[in-house]
Amino acid sequence: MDAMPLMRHSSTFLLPQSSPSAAPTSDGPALTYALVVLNQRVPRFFPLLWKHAKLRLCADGGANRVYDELPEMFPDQDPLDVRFSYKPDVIKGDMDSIRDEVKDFYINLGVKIVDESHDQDTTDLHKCVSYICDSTDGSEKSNLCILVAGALGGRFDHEAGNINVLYRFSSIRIVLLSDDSLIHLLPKTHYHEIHIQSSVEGPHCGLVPVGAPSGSTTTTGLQWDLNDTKMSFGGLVSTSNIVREEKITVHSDSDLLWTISIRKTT
Ligand SMILES: Nc1ncnc2c1ncn2[C@@H]1O[C@H](COP(=O)(O)OP(=O)(O)OP(=O)(O)O)[C@@H](O)[C@H]1O
Ligand SMILES: Cc1ncc(C[n+]2csc(CCO)c2C)c(N)n1
Repeated sequence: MDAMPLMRHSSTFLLPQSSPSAAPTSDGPALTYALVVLNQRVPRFFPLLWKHAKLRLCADGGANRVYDELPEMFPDQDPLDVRFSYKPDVIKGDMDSIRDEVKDFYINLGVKIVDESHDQDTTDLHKCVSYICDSTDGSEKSNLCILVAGALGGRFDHEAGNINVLYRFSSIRIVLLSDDSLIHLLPKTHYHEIHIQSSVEGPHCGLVPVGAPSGSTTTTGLQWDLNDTKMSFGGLVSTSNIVREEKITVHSDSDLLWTISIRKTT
């Protein structure tokens, strides 16, 4: 149990890049971020996520959101200038939601469009995550972190599909985001340290055994810590918990979802 490798997590992508705490520290590794924009209202801190990302993808109708909502976020600027500055690298999906005018606009800007309308068995988010993994070298995958904007709230079938992507790519760091909260997977292969960025996240949090029950989970740093505790749907799941310390530790025999609230001031 003690030989288990440590995985550190820290939501520094919610801080401005110039912020000292956004730089790599003992809080967590220096990560390379990719961003996937889904077809839901973009979060208010979207420009921050965009700046952190080295690769930016829109999942099908996510392109409509960048096209429509970014100019609304910067009402004092010319909409065209805003669209030029927020030009995605790739638009990928089954292309049944992107509007023709939006598709044509980005084709003219040279954006790569990957039409996978033949695949009706995987979601547009899944298709985008596959693209990012395929374009990342094996040695760089451990430093990759995929931020997913617009993944929570909205239609529950889509939310469940988005959570399933965390499990299907369980060796890749993926963070699902909305305006209100974030979710990521804590794989059972690791012992976890979560460094709380208390200026932008918390205090509400949860540990949820979505994929399978947990026979034993132990935590430190929470108001209601678990101590060799069983969790399952139909039994206990840790929701409405509160972070009490700057560092949370989690040790579990099952994959767990970690979720934490995002502060309104972000
Ligand atoms: N209401 C929502 N809540 C959560 N995620 C969403 C929602 N709507 C879309 N998404 C995410 O954005 C991605 C792209 O959305 P888009 O509307 O283009 O998908 P779609 O497959 O055409 O959806 P539909 O099931 O409506 O045909 C989806 O794969 C999903 O991950
Ligand atoms: C059992 C099963 N349930 C639902 C779908 C439908 N579906 C799942 S992902 C997707 C693509 C959405 O862009 C669609 C249409 C399926 N294929 N198989």
